[in-house]
Amino acid sequence: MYEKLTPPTTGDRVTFKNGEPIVPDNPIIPFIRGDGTGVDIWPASQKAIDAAVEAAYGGKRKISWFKIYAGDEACEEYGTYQYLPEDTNKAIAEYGIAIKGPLTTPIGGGIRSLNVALRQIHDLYACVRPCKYYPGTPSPHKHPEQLDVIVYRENTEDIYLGIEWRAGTEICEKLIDILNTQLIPQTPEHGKKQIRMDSGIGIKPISKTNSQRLVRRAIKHALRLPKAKQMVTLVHKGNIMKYTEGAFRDWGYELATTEFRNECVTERESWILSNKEKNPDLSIEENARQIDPGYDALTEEKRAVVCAEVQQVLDTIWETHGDRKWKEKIMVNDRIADSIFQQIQTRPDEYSILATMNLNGDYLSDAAAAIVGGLGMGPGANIGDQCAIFEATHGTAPKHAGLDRINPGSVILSGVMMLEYMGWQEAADLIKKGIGGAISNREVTYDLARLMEPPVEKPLKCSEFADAIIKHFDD
Ligand SMILES: NC(=O)C1=CN([C@@H]2O[C@H](COP(=O)(O)OP(=O)(O)OC[C@H]3O[C@@H](n4cnc5c(N)ncnc54)[C@H](OP(=O)(O)O)[C@@H]3O)[C@@H](O)[C@H]2O)C=CC1
Ligand SMILES: O=C(O)CCC(=O)C(=O)O
Ligand SMILES: [Mg+2]
Repeated sequence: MYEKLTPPTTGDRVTFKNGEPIVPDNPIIPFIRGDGTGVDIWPASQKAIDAAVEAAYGGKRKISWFKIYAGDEACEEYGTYQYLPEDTNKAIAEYGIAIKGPLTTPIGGGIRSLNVALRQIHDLYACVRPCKYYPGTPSPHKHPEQLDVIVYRENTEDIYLGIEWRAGTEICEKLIDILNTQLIPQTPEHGKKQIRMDSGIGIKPISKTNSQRLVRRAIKHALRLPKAKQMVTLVHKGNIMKYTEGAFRDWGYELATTEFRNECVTERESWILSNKEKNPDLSIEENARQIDPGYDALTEEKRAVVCAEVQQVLDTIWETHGDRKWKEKIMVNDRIADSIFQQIQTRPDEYSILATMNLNGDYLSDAAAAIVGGLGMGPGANIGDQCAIFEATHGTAPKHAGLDRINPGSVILSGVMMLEYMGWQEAADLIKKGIGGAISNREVTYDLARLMEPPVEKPLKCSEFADAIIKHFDD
């Protein structure tokens, strides 16, 4: 059935029901070692995960690891340019849960990202990246403990669909010509705009289906969080990219206020309801003035729109959400992408789940990870309805490859996410305890060592960090 793979002889398959995994006590879990620092990180990660499972379940539960190939290692095994063999995708589809190290993507040409390809092939539409502070972790931020967000990034479309054409190619010039001579002139709002002939062209598709399934998952996640963290922020650059990023925001709100009407309140709705709660006799117009500070400068037509919004909110949800009932609901708001980058630094505790499109989420997850200790502390998961692949936020960090010095924390924490997804919470908790213990005892790799006050003079190796985590299971 496989060309070159041999699955473990012991262990059972994970299956899925209604989008959730059903995990046997001895699941077969495929893993991809990864390129670059993957050679250092994977053995350390596997050791920490296995030790936690053994310590938590004393042999009753055990992972049967199944080595599969992607990236440079796949080319060695399967031949030149076989970066993502059919075997690998078959194994992931068959066994349902996999974990991987980072894979290299060349810049400006060459193969397209294998990481992105895996997400698209297996329809892993939600990239989930928690950014949470471990006490004692050094950070460039004054109050890293105030940040506790989860980036929920759409994982299958946006410019990551990879439909683009190189400048100067025949098809690119043909496309520009059609746009300049036929399509742009037919769209009055584009006026006399023209695209330069020496441009490269990329396509940015943002669909209602994919936007809403991402936001749906984000809201369902928010429902499982403690009350104070039940908030979903739609991140977008919809002021500039109105029909892609702006549409993402609108589709997000539409979903929240239809499918989750009883569970959600939007930020603007909460202002309207709260204004009326403070003053039950408030007129519609005065309420509109209070939610839109620039109200009096608006045209009559725009003022009518705001008044209609106020009226509509009071007519439709006052009964269900008014009288402070909205305070028990999930707050759904939106922020423009550039502003959220400063907001997570200046007002970190005001955010919880950040629902984003693909590119914004890619940028934002690195930035948020930096606040809580850097890319060595940034785990992630790519989740679909039939499959999930766990991987760190960082890449292959090539300058550190093979030196046994890189921080394996992000892949180990991705393993924690995997264990939690499997329902193996006791093992996940042991690793979290071990990481906390190692960090607070200043037993850390170079990246955290250099930031600590005073700096740690002899940082641990990558492999030693795994041992330190295991040692602190018993703290
Ligand atoms: N999902 C994936 O597999 C991803 C793959 N990539 C790919 O990885 C390659 C390299 O990308 P690059 O832009 O250099 O980004 P990387 O994330 O690989 O590394 C950038 C820098 O981040 C720090 N860093 C990364 N990982 C760790 C870690 N585990 N512990 C501590 N610090 C870490 C290092 O900083 P310092 O040297 O200052 O300590 C490193 O030099 C590219 O081909 C890219 O496409 C990128 C992102 C995700
Ligand atoms: O696939 C890659 O090479 C980079 C992807 C990336 O940066 C990410 O998913 O965070
Ligand atoms: Mg990235």
